[in-house]
Amino acid sequence: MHKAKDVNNASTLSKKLIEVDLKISTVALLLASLFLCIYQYFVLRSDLDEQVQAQAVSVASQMSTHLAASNAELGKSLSNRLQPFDFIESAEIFTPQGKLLASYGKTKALPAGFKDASNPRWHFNALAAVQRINGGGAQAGLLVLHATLDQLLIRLAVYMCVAVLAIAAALMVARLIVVGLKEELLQMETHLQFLAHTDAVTGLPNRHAFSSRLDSVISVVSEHGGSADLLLLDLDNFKIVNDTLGHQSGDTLLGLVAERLSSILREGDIVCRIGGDEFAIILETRASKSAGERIAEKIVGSFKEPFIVDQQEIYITGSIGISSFPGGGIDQSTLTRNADTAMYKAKSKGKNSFEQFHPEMDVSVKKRAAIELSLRKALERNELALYYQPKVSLKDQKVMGFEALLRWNHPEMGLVSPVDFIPIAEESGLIVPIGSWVIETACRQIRAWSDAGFNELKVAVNLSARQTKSIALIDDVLNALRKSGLHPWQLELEITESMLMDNIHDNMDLLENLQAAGIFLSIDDFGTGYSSMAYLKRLPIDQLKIDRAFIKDIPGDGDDEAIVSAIVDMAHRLGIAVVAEGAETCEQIAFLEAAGCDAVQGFYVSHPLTADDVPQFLERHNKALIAAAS
Ligand SMILES: Nc1nc2c(ncn2[C@@H]2O[C@H](COP(=O)(O)O[C@H]3[C@@H](O)[C@H](n4cnc5c(=O)[nH]c(N)nc54)O[C@@H]3COP(=O)(O)O)[C@@H](O)[C@H]2O)c(=O)[nH]1
Repeated sequence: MHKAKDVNNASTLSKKLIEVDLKISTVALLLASLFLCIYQYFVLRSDLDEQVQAQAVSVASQMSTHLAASNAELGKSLSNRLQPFDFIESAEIFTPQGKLLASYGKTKALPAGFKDASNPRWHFNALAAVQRINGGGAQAGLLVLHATLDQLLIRLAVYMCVAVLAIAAALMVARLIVVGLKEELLQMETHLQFLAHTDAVTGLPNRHAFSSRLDSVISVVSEHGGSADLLLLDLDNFKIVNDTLGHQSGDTLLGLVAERLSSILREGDIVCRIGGDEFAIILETRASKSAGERIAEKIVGSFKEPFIVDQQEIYITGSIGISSFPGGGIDQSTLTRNADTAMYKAKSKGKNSFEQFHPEMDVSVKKRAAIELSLRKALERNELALYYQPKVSLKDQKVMGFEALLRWNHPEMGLVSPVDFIPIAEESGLIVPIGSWVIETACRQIRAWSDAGFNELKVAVNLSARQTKSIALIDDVLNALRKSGLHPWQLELEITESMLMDNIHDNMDLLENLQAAGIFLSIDDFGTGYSSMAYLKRLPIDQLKIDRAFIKDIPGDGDDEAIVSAIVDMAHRLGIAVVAEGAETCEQIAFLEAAGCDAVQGFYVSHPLTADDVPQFLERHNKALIAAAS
């Protein structure tokens, strides 16, 4: 509606401008023609004046011989002499004393008196020439010729008419050309306006249009009351669709998402695509109660249905942040920022959901943004470090290897726990370069300890969800092994049970590829992620790590004891080794040993150690083993 009105206004304005242009041109051309006419008048008048003066000289010299004749004779010869000249209107011959001797006139008008004739005044349409007639060496008379400029004025009038007609014709043609060009220009402008405000992939208004739509909704609601909601929807893991199916299919999916959103919304609601996989929905209601959450719920629910792209069913989810006017911000940028904050919150809570903005969200987002900023520089500044926590075999008490645990030595915050920064690294994608640094550093470190005489050690590295989806992971792993010269079995990769089950099909392929390369594979935090027993049988897994939650209350908690014993039994039947995490007491160790658990990791054996402390720990541990054996 607004757009059509704008286009009409632009068209009317453009027509008015053409009219004004043409009027100015007409006046300018008419003035120019008028000036030319005036100039022409003076040039022609001057020519005529010269002719009349010449005639006066010539006639005066002829008349000097006729002065002696009678006045009638004199008049006749004057008339004979002047008749052929159209422009001579009349003439008089006076004595030097002013007595009229003879006259000539085309009309019957009375001849001019001596005073007027001998001293002619300037007239627009007439001019006069006064010439002495000499006789016998003295002035014998005075000849006055009167010329008319009527012919000249008629020519000028015709010239002016032709000029005006030519100007009118030229202006008509110019008008037609200009109007045509302006129409074409207007159409082009309208099309450009459309392109500038429309997203080419979905046909929805784009980010540019979104800003002006949100602004106008804010001003309408401010003026007339009611409320408005801004919903920012970000598709979850859309990048994976692009990476796996290609950008063409990604674009098709975006188009289908746009259609689905439009079908959920009422007329008057606005949906825009404001970024790669980001959509904005503006809802304006007359009621004071916000409609945002209801619509967000509908949108999240609608994603349960698959999208058909290239005859394939694609499931995608979205995370939505809602900010409402006026509570969630009174201007466009605050509303958008707050909706973004809420959307981010929905993502961090596990995606596929929505959150309404609350002011408390702002603080945690600022803290998070600051961490992300300095985490970006942490790798370059050498602020990341690995700690190593030993895993000990329960069969012979030997150290089998270490789990590499990441730490961040922040210049101001001190030692930052991975719990605080891994989720941020994961969300921002920084986990991919950081994870590859962890794999490379851990392999290099184990190689260094092997070279120092501590043979047959394994190093376990935790994988994050984002890493498992990165196509660079296998290359990173193989490069780290090649560079360090480590045997593949010396590298253990841990993937949590919940991460594994989240994307079981893709992860199954990944694990098969890693196992084919000879890498040792563990399921971390086992027992917390609802593994399907059917999958467990098929998974290419070497080891389960029982989650600390089941260890902390044993012995004593009958349920946990039963669960731990059952996990160990089941894993062994499937040919999978079992490690217990978080063993802190010798009673726990005794129970786990009796239950047949293969290995333990936990504070009872050691807290995570710096790389420098590991050789000393290994020497101490080996000595204790020898002492116990002897
Ligand atoms: N993707 C990556 N994740 C990583 C990496 N490094 C660590 N992590 C993950 O961060 C989580 C927290 O790790 P952290 O603070 O290092 O805690 C580990 C141990 O210190 C702790 N632990 C070990 N023994 C005990 C114990 O006896 N009691 C007790 N209360 N805590 C103990 O457990 C953490 C190791 O857990 P897990 O990985 O499940 O074996 C954690 O989830 C790490 O996985 C990394 O490089 N990449």
